[in-house]
Amino acid sequence: MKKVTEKKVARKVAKFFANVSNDVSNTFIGIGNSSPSRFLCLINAGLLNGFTREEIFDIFIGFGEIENLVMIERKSYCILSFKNECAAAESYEKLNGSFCLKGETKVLYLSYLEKFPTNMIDLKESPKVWPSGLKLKENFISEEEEEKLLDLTVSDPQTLQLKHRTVKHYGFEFKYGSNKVDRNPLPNAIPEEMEPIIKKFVELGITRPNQLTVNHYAPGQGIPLHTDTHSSFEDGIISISLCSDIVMDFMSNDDGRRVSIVLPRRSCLIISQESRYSWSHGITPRKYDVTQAADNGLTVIRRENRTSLTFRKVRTSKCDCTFSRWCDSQLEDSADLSEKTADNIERKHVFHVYDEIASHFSETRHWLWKWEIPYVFAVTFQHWNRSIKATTKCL
Ligand SMILES: O=C(O)CCC(=O)C(=O)O
Ligand SMILES: [Fe+2]
Repeated sequence: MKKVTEKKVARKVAKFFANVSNDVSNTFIGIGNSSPSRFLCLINAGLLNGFTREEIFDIFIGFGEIENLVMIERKSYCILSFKNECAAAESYEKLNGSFCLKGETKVLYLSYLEKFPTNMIDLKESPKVWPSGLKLKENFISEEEEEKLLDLTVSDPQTLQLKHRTVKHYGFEFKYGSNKVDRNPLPNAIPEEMEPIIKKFVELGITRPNQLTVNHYAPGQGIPLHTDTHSSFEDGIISISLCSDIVMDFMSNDDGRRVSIVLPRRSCLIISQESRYSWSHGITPRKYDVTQAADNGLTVIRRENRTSLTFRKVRTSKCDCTFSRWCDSQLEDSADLSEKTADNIERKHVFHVYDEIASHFSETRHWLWKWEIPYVFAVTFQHWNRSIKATTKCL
């Protein structure tokens, strides 16, 4: 254990206190070592810097019974309470300024709290309603099937390197420039060995696919929010996750409502109806995802290399879904094309884009941006609107 001087500990704690005073008002006490209590703030170990609940429990469990641990999304600190004060005092004495965190380059800093800041519990996200038509089948494939599927898709010379991931198409190629499927069949169809897996989801009522896109994501990579082009694919899109859990984000194209869903490794996601036609889906590029732990608190899951198999059926006729406002087949046909397209494209690509950018900015920058970005982007994008009308979001 590396011991940092008391002066340095006090400096760190004071600096932290100044930064988070909005979150916790005047509940921090005992800067230095003065007023012990049962409540501890772990100043530099939280969800934002990648600590899991298990890691925090592991550090403190040896000192006594833990009563509560609150980990807050987008915060690099967390708050822990012991059942009794002795346990808190002992852990404070042993760990503060001396316990080496991951990689032994940083030490843990602690501060006592006067009371448990109950308002923090409210920062937990309440469960959200999934868009209709979205279903998740966990353990859809076995570990052996996962391995076979991987063998069928890895090290293929025809893999395409995109900015944030690599892709490979079977059956038909999806052209990311135009966001449309190329209707000339590829020489490589979906491998026959995948038939047992395809049979499983066809039995669930999904249209038999004739197109497969394999995406490989390294930790930190993702896919921008998008709606799979209506005119290119039928309803019922399947995504099978291999090798890693991941969080997929969904956003309503109509009102920007958001839902994030954990896709466990070996699960099968069915995106149909409303979730397919009028919501966007995407994966935020990051190395770990915040999610709910078994005890209902928040924790993080670290991403591994993930391969996903997206099965789709290429459309042979125009899309006639009931979500015409988002349907390129129907918008192209409609007489008031320019008006409607401009409106919808502006809503999707302008307002929701700046909304999205704003949330990313506020995750990594904790000041000013949160309120300024939407305004700045609204003004700027309105000027750009004319040229944006002709563009679609490129994957
Ligand atoms: O990786 C995934 O699960 C989704 C991929 C996807 O949405 C797509 O290729 O259109
Ligand atoms: Fe997609």
